[in-house]
Amino acid sequence: MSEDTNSFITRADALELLTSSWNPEQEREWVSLKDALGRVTAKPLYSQNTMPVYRISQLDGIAVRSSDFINGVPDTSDWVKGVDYVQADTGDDFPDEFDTVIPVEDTHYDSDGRLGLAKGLTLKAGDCVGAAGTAVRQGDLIVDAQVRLTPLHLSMLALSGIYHLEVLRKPRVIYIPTGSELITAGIRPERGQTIESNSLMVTALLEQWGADVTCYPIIKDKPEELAEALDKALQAADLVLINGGSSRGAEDFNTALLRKRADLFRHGVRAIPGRPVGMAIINGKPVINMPGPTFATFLAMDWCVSGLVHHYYGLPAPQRPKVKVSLTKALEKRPDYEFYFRMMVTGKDGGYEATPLGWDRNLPDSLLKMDAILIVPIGVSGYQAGEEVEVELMCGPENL
Ligand SMILES: Nc1nc2c(c(=O)[nH]1)N[C@H]1C(S)=C(S)[C@@H](COP(=O)(O)OP(=O)(O)OC[C@H]3O[C@@H](n4cnc5c(N)ncnc54)[C@H](O)[C@@H]3O)O[C@H]1N2
Ligand code: MOO
Repeated sequence: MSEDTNSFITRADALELLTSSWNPEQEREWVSLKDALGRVTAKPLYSQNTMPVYRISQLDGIAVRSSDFINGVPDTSDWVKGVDYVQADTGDDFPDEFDTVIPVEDTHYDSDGRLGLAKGLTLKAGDCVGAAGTAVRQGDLIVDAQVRLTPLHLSMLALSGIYHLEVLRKPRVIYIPTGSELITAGIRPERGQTIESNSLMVTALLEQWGADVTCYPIIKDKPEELAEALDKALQAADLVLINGGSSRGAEDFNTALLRKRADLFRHGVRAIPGRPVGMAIINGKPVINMPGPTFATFLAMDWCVSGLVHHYYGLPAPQRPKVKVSLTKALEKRPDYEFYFRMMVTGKDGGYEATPLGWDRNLPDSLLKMDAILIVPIGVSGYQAGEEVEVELMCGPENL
């Protein structure tokens, strides 16, 4: 193990090495606004429209002439709708001869429909009227370049008259599941077989980050088939992910393959689980060999692949919210590695307490009950029960 410790690098150093060695070309493409959610803008977008075009009422009410109010509130009992005033509800434009809006709360009508106004009403010209351009003006910057579009961006772009826009092409990621024991999900496993389940998680995460994902069929642990799949993937992808075969088993061929083909190759990070990750740059493209166990794959996706996809876009990788918790149990670890602990978190006395999910739990139990991850850094050998630490939440605090 001491050999591992000396040669394995930290996750931060590994990601820095990969991102500084990868300069992806940012191609652009046009999309229509309805397909633009989550896309990243290629250039700044400016409003084509001025809104309101002329003016609008800011409230539900009636539009009047302010000149009729110079000497106070007039007698309106003989006012005629359409002549002396008009209906002007929120967002309505109204004829030029009126200039001021009185909210409906300050108006009343008698049984004959005659208008009355609140006593003591004061108004000045332009009250409750939104002028041209108060919502947006032609030429206003709506969204800068390299921004991931949210639902609110979409409505502001529509308001601004932008229906087609240039975005960064999604990075093309090819995922290659490897392992002679793997079978496609949907088939009942027999002895010696394992269901290839990681591709669903990997695809979902990549789509969430804005990548275009292609999953290859399962590749058997045969060096020539693995090499062929890698070559094919490198021709089409910006980023290649190989899953499984990253460690020391008799059929773990991927490390040797990447070492042979790579311009830059590192094997292993000082983090558990997930340490035997392989990281290569081949033909200028990152190729990541993620360890096969699901949590190890998830963690490689989380710190490494997320970092790379966001690097492609020039965006910071998203971070999980953190909360302070008090530990219900002591934790021990080796100090020369960073450790990830899966934690259950519950509210207590206005704060939170957290319990590690034991390694003895089965897979769904340990992965799906994980409310938070505790990352214990290199140099620390554990914590006492009752100690306060910071965890990264996997769910919203409303679910704790
Ligand atoms: N003698 C040693 N053995 C192992 C070491 C070590 O240092 N010395 N490291 C262990 C660690 S840590 C990890 S993590 C794993 C890494 O495994 P591999 O990346 O080599 O993956 P495989 O051996 O191919 O598979 C492991 C496990 O994961 C399942 N798997 C693989 N791909 C998928 C997939 N797409 N979907 C679902 N499950 C998958 C596979 O069937 C195996 O059960 O090595 C340890 N061993
Ligand atoms: O790195 Mo492994 O089993 O510790 O996931």
